[in-house]
Amino acid sequence: MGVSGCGKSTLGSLLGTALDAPFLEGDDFHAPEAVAKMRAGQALTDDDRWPWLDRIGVAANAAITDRGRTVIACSALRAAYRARLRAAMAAPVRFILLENSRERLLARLAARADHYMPTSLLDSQLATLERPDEDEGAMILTTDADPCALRDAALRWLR
Ligand SMILES: Nc1ncnc2c1ncn2[C@@H]1O[C@H](COP(=O)(O)OP(=O)(O)OP(=O)(O)O)[C@@H](O)[C@H]1O
Ligand SMILES: O=C(O)[C@H](O)[C@@H](O)[C@H](O)[C@H](O)CO
Repeated sequence: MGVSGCGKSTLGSLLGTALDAPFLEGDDFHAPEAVAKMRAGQALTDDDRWPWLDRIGVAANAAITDRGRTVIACSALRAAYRARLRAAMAAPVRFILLENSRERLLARLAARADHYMPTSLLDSQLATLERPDEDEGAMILTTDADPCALRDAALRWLR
């Protein structure tokens, strides 16, 4: 979880491979209208996000039924979104928040050519983010380290 460009897809796909778990890319579950909105520089609202989170929950449950576990890259910016995901899944859910400085996130988003998410939406993502509190028991990683080092830290924490 975390704002656009924080490194969710990069770490998520590495973790999926390491855990032999299906990797679900949250971006793939947005409605076409939601992608068009973001492409046009408009931030999503709760109304855009609830059905998207529910689709992710359904897919995650199917993967859990099939393979026992799954790794999901999903912004899950607000505590209520994470509660929705937890409620949808018939298995314990662990969240890893990925974060970095605004400057580094902007640089990474700007360097990424083939993505619908404009850098102009980063500030709205940062404003919407509710960092998990103690009760959520999330791991928090800064994505300055090499992705494989982050993967190994996450695996140690998960185990
Ligand atoms: N640990 C890292 N070190 C260096 N670069 C990284 C790291 N993690 C991710 N990146 C780079 O930062 C950019 C954004 O990463 P990534 O696409 O994984 O983020 P994301 O959170 O999935 O973004 P979005 O939510 O917008 O899809 C990519 O170009 C990626 O290669
Ligand atoms: O909740 C949201 O606003 C969205 O999921 C965004 O975070 C983007 O889809 C994602 O980051 C891809 O850039």
